[in-house]
Amino acid sequence: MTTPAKDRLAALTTLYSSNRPLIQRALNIAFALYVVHNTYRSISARPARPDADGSKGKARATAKAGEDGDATKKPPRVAVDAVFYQRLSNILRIVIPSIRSKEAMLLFMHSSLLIFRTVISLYVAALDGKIVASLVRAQTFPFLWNILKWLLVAIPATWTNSWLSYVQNKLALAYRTRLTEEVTRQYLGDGEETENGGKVYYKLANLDDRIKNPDQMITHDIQRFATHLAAIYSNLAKPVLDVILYNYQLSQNVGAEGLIILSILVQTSAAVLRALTPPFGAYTALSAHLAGSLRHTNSRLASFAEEVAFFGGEETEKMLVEREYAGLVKHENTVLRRRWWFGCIEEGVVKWLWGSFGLCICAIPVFFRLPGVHSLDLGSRTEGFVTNRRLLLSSSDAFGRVLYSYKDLSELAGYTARVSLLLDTMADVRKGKFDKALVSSATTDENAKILRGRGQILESDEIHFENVPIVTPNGDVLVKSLSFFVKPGQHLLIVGPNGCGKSSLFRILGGLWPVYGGVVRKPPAHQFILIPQRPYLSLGNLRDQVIYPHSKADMQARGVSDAELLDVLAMVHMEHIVAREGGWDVAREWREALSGGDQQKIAWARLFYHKPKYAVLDEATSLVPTEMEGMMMDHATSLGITLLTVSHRPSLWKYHSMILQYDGQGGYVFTKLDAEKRLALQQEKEALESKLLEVPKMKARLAELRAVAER
Ligand SMILES: Nc1ncnc2c1ncn2[C@@H]1O[C@H](COP(=O)(O)OP(=O)(O)OP(=O)(O)O)[C@@H](O)[C@H]1O
Repeated sequence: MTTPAKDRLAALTTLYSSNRPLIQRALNIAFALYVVHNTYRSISARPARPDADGSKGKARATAKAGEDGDATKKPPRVAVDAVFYQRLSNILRIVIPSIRSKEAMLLFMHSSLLIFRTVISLYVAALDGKIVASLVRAQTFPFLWNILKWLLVAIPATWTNSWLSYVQNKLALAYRTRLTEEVTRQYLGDGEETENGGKVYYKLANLDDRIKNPDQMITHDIQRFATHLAAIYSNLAKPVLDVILYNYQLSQNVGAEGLIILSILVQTSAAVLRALTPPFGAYTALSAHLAGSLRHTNSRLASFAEEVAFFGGEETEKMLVEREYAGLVKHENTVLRRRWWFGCIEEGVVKWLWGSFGLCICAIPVFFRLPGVHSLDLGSRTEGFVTNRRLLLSSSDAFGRVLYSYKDLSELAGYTARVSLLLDTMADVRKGKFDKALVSSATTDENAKILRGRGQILESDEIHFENVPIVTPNGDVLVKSLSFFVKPGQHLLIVGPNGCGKSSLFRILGGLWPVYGGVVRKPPAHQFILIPQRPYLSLGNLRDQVIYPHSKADMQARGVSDAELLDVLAMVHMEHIVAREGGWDVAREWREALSGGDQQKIAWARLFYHKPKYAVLDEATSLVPTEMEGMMMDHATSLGITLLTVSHRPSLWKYHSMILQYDGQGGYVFTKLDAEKRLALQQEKEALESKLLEVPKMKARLAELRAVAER
């Protein structure tokens, strides 16, 4: 090197030494900004790449219709991208409704505890160094004094750790509660009777294909989401804070220059690691989806156990359960394999490679004379080494966690996608927007026109349908335009072949299916009661079955006593079951405890208790004796209940004054019902039919007789 060059270098070194405190500060600030920026970049929205999760489209599909419809359909696209942040911010508005909410307070408490814990860790790192230095220097009193400090600091340290996990779990529970409340409110309604917006639990299952297992989403997925959300805060905020504080402290000891070099090396390897990270978010969403399908298949089997048992359908059911399980296990195995190799690479880089970088950093003050730092004795060097090493370990652990947080974030993205699919679908359903696979006939011009239309629903004392099409949820137009009316006191009989749309009419009347055209005039839904062939029996005691959906308090508010309820049961000859089952307050699985006929009678007792304006009877007497049926119809009439009856039994005709008869081809007749005349015609028809059956036999006999006569 030439002399002027040497001089220039010497001048530069002197300038650097004299300005080093300033340079150090600048480097420290730059480092802190860099960490924050880098963390922001790693968690901030990425544009959705065509294959953002790297799974070659395997677990991906747009968050459109039909994704959850069956196991072969794909769950919504999952990546830590703008869509995820949009979804998360929508859910955050639900779980942290305001800055003064309990959740915000818990979050504040959590943050304070996290900072406090880092401060304690810094103190412990320094104390550790001092203890070892006093050991190396063989100083008894400082050693004992430092040990005492060590024991004292353990008190706030353990206290903080316990508090942290307590507050984090409380936060998860609070998030879960908020979300569950919101979802339940939307799912089961908020008490107001909205004709179009309510009954989401029905519409989700029947009118929309997107969600197959809301039960799993409401229970399992919300819980996992809440736990991940509560954890992500400490997994992200705390390590970022730690990296900054530990590194600041470290830069004081070893100089910011070494730290910057270390950061460059660490960042490069971290970028490689991140590029190799498998799409854990998509895996989580797919796992939840497959677990939901398996659960659904099992719960169906439990619900239809009797039917399956009578058919001997065990093999088929086993095949279905095994198929779902095999799909789940295959996916879990793939995830396990990927976690395994990723775990190896991750530990190799984070623990071993970064560990060696760290040791080199710790060696800087030992092997190099830092400008402005005096040469140190053995004790001070040991103290520095122990403190720096502890700080480095904590810092690399914190940095590792920032890196892992991407994995946590991906998993959170998976649960966020599930929860928002539930919320979005419910919101759509409440607005009357459904996503369902339509039958092919739905695309024909005439049917498509009907499906695009919307009818009117008006409140009235009587039921009046004017030109209302009967359309199934999958777009099958059963009747193009139906008109009929039911006046109070004029019972209506509805007949027709199977699948022609008799029950569908009630679904429109009950506000379950949309009205695609015309005008429906009807009383509000609470003035109807439906008795289907297999009535609904709720969870609860015997009284609850009779008064459903009332509670005991509602019953008392109505001024009805248990003795009066017994009279209601006596009307259907069921009073003996109160004693038989052990009283009104005994709870059972009533579907199993009562026979089919008894279940129908309980449903009739429920009708007599509620005394609604209208009752919809859908084969409601199919399992009770004919004489009982007549008595129940008469009693209903005497209570002023107007009946809309679907029944194949001619014995019921005489109780009705009007008839709506479907022909099964989309046509119908609505007219007065003259039961006697109709019965006489029916009998004549049956007599002729049985005579016609005899004709072939008579012809054969005639042929025989002719043959004999000709011999
Ligand atoms: N949730 C649903 N989604 C799609 N289609 C449905 C749904 N419920 C009923 N359907 C269809 O609507 C049509 C009419 O059904 P509906 O229950 O009204 O028949 P029905 O006349 O009462 O017959 P049955 O006498 O056999 O009870 C059937 O083809 C049925 O498959």
